[in-house]
Amino acid sequence: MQAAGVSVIPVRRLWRPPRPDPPSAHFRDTGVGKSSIVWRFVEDSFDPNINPTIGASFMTKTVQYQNELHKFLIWDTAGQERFRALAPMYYRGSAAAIIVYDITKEETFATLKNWVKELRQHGPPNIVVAIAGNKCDLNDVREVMEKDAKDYADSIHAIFVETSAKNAININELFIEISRRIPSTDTNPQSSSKGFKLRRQPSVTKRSCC
Ligand SMILES: Nc1nc2c(ncn2[C@@H]2O[C@H](COP(=O)(O)OP(=O)(O)OP(=O)(O)O)[C@@H](O)[C@H]2O)c(=O)[nH]1
Repeated sequence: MQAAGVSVIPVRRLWRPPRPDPPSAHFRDTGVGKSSIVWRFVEDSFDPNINPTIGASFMTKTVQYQNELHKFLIWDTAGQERFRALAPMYYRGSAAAIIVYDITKEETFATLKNWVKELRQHGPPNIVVAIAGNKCDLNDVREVMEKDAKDYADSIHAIFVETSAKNAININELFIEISRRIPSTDTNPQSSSKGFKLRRQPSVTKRSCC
């Protein structure tokens, strides 16, 4: 007798644990605090156990700037190398990009310079670039000097602040400065909102970090 209609297929695992990223000298910016900055800005909260971003996440926040309402459409991109190729999808068409490094990790500052180069080559021509040196609450283990980062930011006409998402230092100031630098595109006086996605001129007014 013959068994009919039975086929044996290999059982495939539907889930496997994520493999660690291969080391990359070019883009090493996972864990610098991008999501934490966005959470602090949008929700005014901080999660010490926040998960790494997968792909990208999207959040919005509307703020009053002078007599206008500015709506921030924020794409929080993943820092892991395996998601790097997705970044252009988010910075293309953006009015501003915040590039975040961790003041306690020198290599993240090197990565930042690679992002600046990439934005210059492939990003929108007038994109406002802001550099955030995050985790300034960890001043004792700092590896990047504030002056070096500020001098670099000035040399490329970028906004510069040291931030702490954990202690809510300079987060709102960062976004306010971005608001200030983006020219209003709205010519209709009845509707005064403008939006831009995340991912140049006088220095930002800021609270001292640490
Ligand atoms: N001390 C301190 N820790 C922070 C700060 N911001 C973020 N962290 C911590 O740093 C870790 C990484 O934060 P995330 O916000 O996930 O970093 P990310 O850059 O979005 O990481 P990816 O999603 O992997 O790209 C978490 O443990 C946070 O709690 C900060 O200002 N100070």
